[in-house]
Amino acid sequence: MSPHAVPVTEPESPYSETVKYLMQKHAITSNGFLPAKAPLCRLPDMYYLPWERIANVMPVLLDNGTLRARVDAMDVLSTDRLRSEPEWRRAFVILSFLTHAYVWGGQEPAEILPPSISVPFLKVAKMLELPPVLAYAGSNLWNFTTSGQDFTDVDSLRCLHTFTGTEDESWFLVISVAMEAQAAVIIPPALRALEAIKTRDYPVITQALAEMDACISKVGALIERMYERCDPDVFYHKIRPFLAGSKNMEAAGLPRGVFYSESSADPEKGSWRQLRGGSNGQSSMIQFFDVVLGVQHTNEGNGRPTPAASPASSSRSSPEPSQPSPSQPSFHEVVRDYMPGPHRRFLLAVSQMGSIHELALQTPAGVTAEQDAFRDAYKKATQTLTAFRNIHIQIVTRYIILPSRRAQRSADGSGKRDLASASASAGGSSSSGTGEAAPPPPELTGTGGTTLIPFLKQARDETTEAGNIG
Ligand code: HEM
Repeated sequence: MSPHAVPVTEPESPYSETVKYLMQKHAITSNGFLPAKAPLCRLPDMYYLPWERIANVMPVLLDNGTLRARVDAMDVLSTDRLRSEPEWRRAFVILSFLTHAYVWGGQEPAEILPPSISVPFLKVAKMLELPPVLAYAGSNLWNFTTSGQDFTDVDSLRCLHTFTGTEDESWFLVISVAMEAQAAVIIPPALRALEAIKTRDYPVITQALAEMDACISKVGALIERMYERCDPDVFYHKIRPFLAGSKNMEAAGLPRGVFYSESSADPEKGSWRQLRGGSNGQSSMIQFFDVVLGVQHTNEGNGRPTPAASPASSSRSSPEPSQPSPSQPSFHEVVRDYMPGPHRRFLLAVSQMGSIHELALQTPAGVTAEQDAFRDAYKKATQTLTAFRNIHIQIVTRYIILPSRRAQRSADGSGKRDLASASASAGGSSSSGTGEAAPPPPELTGTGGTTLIPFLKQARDETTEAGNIG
């Protein structure tokens, strides 16, 4: 069995062997893309106490400005004592939080990661098939605990690690956890529906689409709860700067990205990396909805040529120049590399099972009641996913666009630069997308490196487009 595979727990599953196999093979649990059990709260081996100690007081160390010194003084620990998948995941959570705290936890960003972080982090990330950065898996999927059993119950969830120690940040992160858990129920019926394409079993597909429709509505209701305990200004000014990556961060002070040393004996040995920051856009759940409904995304995210997001050089002093490439993969394709390997492969496998969208296009209206019910269910599910994306756009407006305007208006001179928003403006115009007369801010990008509203609107319109089956 793959080290990633977590058995699906329901013994009396009504689903086919193929469905069960697909889920088990790709580490899909009864909680969907979340683990079957709540993640480890600490590494059992006391050897890792130095990591645990810093991670557990990270907000204090960031607040009093001592985090970098503490990390610099830390030994380079081996990964040899990590024993199980949950332990590797916990190590990923700790090291990814330490990385972002180290890079962004000062008046200026740190360009060079100390070996105490980078050496083990490169190994852990490789093991989990993730880039060495705070990917969604590290900030959300594996970074929570609960006082209950039900991961959809957001009130009983709490985040294990935050940068700020605020309730706002914990809420921001656990809302996604509850959404992921909520979406878990749809995975087996959706796979069954894809299997049913071959036999044109319309009732099975229609039923799954109706369940998916209800599921997306519930997921949408959860994301709307963001407002309850996450204040937009706290998010924009305190939380978001720590989520930033190292790609397109020239203006923020990372022209070459971040240098990851590969050796404690020779800290000069390593590479510059330009990686995307943490983004809920890396969630496999929403892409699962897209794949099942056949929504195609084409926008690369930033509307301008992007430098290669890969390791660049073997020495600190000579980073390879970024080469704009004529055609770039879409944001949705690129962020698959920021998903755990088994989840990425699951989405690929699902996309190869057949297309409900194609079936909907081929199914004529007004011939049989079954076919009409199927077409209606398909349209309705895509409309609900469109509605979800509209809710998300409103959230992005309230949590990023409006606070950025307020900050601009007050042009405060309060000292601390908003590093996450200080992205490169090469060739870019304002992307606030609200059409108001306020002077455009410098190009505003998401922590995942996109031009926000135009990008999100296109993703929404592509969802609507899928539902236009005539
Ligand atoms: C305060 C809350 C949130 C803010 C400010 C926010 C912001 C953003 C931004 C700026 C993007 C553009 C991509 C990037 O550059 O990162 C994005 C994309 C995305 N976000 Fe969020 N997000 C929030 C919550 C969520 C949650 C809870 C989810 C659910 C898991 C989510 C799912 C997505 C998805 C799937 C995309 C990709 C675009 C798409 O497929 O429509 N977001 N988000």
